[in-house]
Amino acid sequence: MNVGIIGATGYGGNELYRLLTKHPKVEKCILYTSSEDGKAYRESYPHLTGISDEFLVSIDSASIDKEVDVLFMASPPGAAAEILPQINLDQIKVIDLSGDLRLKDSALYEKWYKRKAADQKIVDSAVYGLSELNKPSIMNASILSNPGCFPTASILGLAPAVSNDLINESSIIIDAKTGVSGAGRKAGIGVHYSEINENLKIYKVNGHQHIPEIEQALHLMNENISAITFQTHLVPMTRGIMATIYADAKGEMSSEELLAYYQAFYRDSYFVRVRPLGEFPSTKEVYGSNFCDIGLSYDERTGRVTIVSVIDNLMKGAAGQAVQNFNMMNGFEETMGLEITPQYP
Ligand SMILES: NC(=O)C1=CN([C@@H]2O[C@H](COP(=O)(O)OP(=O)(O)OC[C@H]3O[C@@H](n4cnc5c(N)ncnc54)[C@H](OP(=O)(O)O)[C@@H]3O)[C@@H](O)[C@H]2O)C=CC1
Ligand SMILES: CC(=O)N[C@@H](CCC(=O)OP(=O)(O)O)C(=O)O
Repeated sequence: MNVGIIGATGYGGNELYRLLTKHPKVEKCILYTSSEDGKAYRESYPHLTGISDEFLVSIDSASIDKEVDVLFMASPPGAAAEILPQINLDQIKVIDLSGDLRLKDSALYEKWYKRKAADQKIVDSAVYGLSELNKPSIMNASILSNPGCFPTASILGLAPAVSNDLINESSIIIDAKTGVSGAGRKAGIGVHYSEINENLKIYKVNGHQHIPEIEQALHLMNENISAITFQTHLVPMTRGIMATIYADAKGEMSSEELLAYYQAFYRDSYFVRVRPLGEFPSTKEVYGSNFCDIGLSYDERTGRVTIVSVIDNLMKGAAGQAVQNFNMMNGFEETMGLEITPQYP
């Protein structure tokens, strides 16, 4: 199978390259660029010396359908909206890692992303690729919208509680932290070493573009869910997301009972590891892997549950989940090319 990556020079694209060039079903990986046509890929990433002999090629929308079977788009918001209408989408499958195709309501996209929404027909045909929750649709998808990094950690952390009606719908608070690679490779004042090192920053308070994505997914599981509180913090580390989730339990509850719901919900999900009671995952325990690890507790004093969900933002939060979806869309084993032990310490 031939695959292509738009945005290969970015962090998400480079992680896709790492996974796809070792994938047993991938024969050729074409690396597209919007700005560096003809450059050796190794020049962008010297750690690939002796590994990569590919050159970047410019994006020619008219010929992509003849070059690849599956196109991965690891480009900034707006690129998929612009490029996809120019491609013959009957001939190839597409997996977009940006937020362009995630929100079904275009008005919501335009409000939160502050840019024009993609063609509604393409948005409507895109399947939301939270791998563990949407398997039948993903298996039949031709255009797949890969979830955001924070939504992946948050929705997986909440799904068993929300779908089993265990928590008060208006009480959900998600307190999330991320490593700096979540902001991509481009330079900027917000990711400057002196701004990040020995610092902890809250950002996009009550305005993060992932809020409507999380609400959309939770609402589909429980229509009483409308608004959630979701805050994001930048942590001086390279990879990793931790979402610490708080909500009021609906009735009588115990940590043992809560755990049993989570274990049952994820019984067949290789990439979601529910921890035993008393054990909470840290970001390093999933570093470089496609796992989402979840720890939980019920506090009898307050009647609240605490759920901790961690992922590697570039893996389960981006490229890893994209490959998991690629596997399902093409009838391969879901874990193919992804059975990677987390790098520790
Ligand atoms: N980093 C993360 O943890 C996550 C990222 N995402 C999403 O994945 C996408 C990629 O993110 P990330 O890799 O971090 O970003 P980067 O900024 O690291 O890379 C994006 C790449 O997109 C290419 N690009 C820029 N403009 C355009 C354009 N107009 N058309 C096509 N390609 C373009 C650039 O490559 P070139 O100049 O060679 O074309 C660039 O290297 C984003 O939409 C991001 O929101 C989602 C989940 C997690
Ligand atoms: C650290 C950092 O800046 N992270 C980014 C991650 C979002 C992202 O990747 O963008 P999508 O909307 O396409 O998912 C942020 O919080 O906006």
